Amino acid sequence: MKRLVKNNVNWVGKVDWELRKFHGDEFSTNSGSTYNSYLIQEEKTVLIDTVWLPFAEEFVDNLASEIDLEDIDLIVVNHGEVDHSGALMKLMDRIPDTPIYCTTNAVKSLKGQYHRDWNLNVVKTGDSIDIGNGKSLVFVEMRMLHWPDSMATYMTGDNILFSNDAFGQHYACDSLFNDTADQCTLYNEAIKYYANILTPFSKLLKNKLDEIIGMNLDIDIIATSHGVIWRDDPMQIVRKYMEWCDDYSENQITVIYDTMWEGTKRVAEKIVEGIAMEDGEVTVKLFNIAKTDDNDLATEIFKSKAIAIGSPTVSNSILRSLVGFIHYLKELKFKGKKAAAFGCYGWSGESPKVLAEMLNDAGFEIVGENLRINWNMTTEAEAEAIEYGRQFVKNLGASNENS
Ligand SMILES: Cc1cc2nc3c(=O)[nH]c(=O)nc-3n(C[C@H](O)[C@H](O)[C@H](O)COP(=O)(O)O)c2cc1C
Repeated sequence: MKRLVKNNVNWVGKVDWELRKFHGDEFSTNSGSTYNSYLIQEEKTVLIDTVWLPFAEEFVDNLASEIDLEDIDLIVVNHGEVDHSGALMKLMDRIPDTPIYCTTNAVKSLKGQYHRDWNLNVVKTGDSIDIGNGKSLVFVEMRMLHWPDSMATYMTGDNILFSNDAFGQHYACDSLFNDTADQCTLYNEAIKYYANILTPFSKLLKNKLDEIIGMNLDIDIIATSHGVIWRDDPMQIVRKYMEWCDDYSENQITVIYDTMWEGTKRVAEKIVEGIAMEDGEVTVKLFNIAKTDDNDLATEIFKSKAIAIGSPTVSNSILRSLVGFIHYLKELKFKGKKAAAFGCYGWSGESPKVLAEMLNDAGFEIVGENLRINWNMTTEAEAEAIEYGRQFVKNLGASNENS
């Protein structure tokens, strides 16, 4: 069923209420998602993107119930990833000669995935297509945001930016628009999406946002490819992206640990106590990594100015949950964040050193000494852990003054 976006532009996508994992097992989507496709019916009929492969048949059937598929003059593929291009095979079987407009890199990604000889037409930034009624589509390449093939399409007249993955959120919502969605879920899903998908490309994004702002486009609507459409003050999400892409942090410290016999957990709790004692303003959060969603945790780290990570020593090293997680943090390429390492041990006690080396390698600045606690904490060790938390806060201040 098509749903009105504005004038002759309708949403023809799919709301996926049940999606809980995306990119295989990489991204948790606790609020579901949507695959947004848009149908423009001016003098020319244009389809912007499609939906994920499992919904291809449903999508093409729905579209065929709204229009004669032969009436589609052109298809815009803003990004070749299968969640947006997955229905192309089914659709192109019905209308094989319809021209597809995409970037030169999308030609590669589409051919690489589907091995079909479609009528692919390359566009680059600034190219435009007249769609009649005084309106046109203008293309803006968004290379590496988040694939080499990504682009956005701007529709003049209605002033709609079809931004594809940029500004999106994995959020299945009965409402199509940001102003009628649940604001808390919307914000949380938007920042989680940024933290987990776009952080590695923050520098590129900053340049791209400057370029888009420099184009002085009137933007009334930002129609993303996932989640709700930004209709009410659409530039609010652009302003947020400007903040998020600029080595973002809030006044938050996050303490993370894993444990076998809860000793490191108790140390973590004492460190949290010390941090809160030293700084009454800072938000301190504590997570057991074994009981926390990796993507939610990465979002908490995105919001943090500093983190402390703890693991007991196991076989002269650390618990493997933290190895995978710190590897993930390295991939995300966080900038300007500080870290400390701690943990319990029995006889050799390598874990804080291993953690600090891995965190350093992942781009975190290690401040202060590591904290090692032998076996379970004594009363003196508890005081030491509290003092460690206090000192961590002081070290952050000192490190800021030096930098
Ligand atoms: C499988 C296993 C391997 C361990 N390997 C080491 C080790 O190599 N070096 C060390 O100092 N302690 C080692 N320990 C001892 C733990 O580090 C110690 O019991 C610590 O207090 C556990 O902390 P937790 O209560 O946070 O799990 C090991 C313990 C277990 C169960």
